Amino acid sequence: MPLNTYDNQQAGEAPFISLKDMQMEYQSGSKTLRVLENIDLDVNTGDFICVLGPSGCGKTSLLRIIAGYENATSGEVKIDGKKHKGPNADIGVVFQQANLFPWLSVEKNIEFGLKMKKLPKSERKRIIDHYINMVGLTEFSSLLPHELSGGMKQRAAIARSLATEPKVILMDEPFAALDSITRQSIQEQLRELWKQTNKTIFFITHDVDEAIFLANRIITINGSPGTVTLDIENPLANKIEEASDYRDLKGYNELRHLLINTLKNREAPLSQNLIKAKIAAAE
Ligand SMILES: Nc1ncnc2c1ncn2[C@@H]1O[C@H](COP(=O)(O)OP(=O)(O)OP(=O)(O)O)[C@@H](O)[C@H]1O
Repeated sequence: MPLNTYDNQQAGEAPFISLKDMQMEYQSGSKTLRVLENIDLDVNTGDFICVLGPSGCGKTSLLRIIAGYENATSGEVKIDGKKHKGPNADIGVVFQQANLFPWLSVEKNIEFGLKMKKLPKSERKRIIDHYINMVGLTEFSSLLPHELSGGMKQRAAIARSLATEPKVILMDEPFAALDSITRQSIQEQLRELWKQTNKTIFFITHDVDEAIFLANRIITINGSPGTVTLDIENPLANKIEEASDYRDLKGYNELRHLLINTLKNREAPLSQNLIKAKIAAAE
């Protein structure tokens, strides 16, 4: 039985994304593969949710449903209170590979979505300059994607996604291909950017530490078919300053063990209060 311990009422407004008793099945020839079941999930404006789960549990399927690329087999999927009908400008997506247009410079890549929105040139320039500066690529704006490092490409992809001002950004293991130093630096930048913009971010990762550093709310998905097994506020969210220092924080080991044990199905999910008490007891 899935347990959602996160208190959705605390945000005080209707969730921007709402999934109720959602199921997802794929057809392969005569076979039906059920990949997600009993998914109840509300994403509130300003949440930075990290989704953890073993390979194949349905994380990307869930993201693709929220993005509007796939239709759930049953259940309810609402975006901003309305039935989800397909991809829309309120939802931006960043994948593991940056997927920049290889023939366009960084600024032209960012401009692409703004042209689609039919914004005038002066407005496009203002927005491009703002987001290129935010991700620290001002000096590199005229370079083509193949002239950028992996981290720079991902920052350009994030800027491109932010520039169209989606209300939610969905990120599917966006830093998985980066080396650890670049990854740490880009994690810090994303966290800072979230604080500055108060964007809603839904971020898939395999990395427990990445989730603890980035999220204000952590969700685990387990099993086959996958279902939500834990949905908690990150008790360390406001205590972390830099990506390098949080492993020394009191309560970190307890939280990490709780998440890993839940992912391995070794520990029954705990209530939010019990989790807080457990972390507090370690301090
Ligand atoms: N379009 C599809 N058609 C048929 N089966 C699919 C399709 N997409 C995904 N699947 C299957 O659904 C299951 C869940 O896949 P999904 O990519 O959602 O998992 P995941 O948790 O994101 O995995 P990973 O962490 O390895 O990326 C897998 O068994 C996969 O083979």
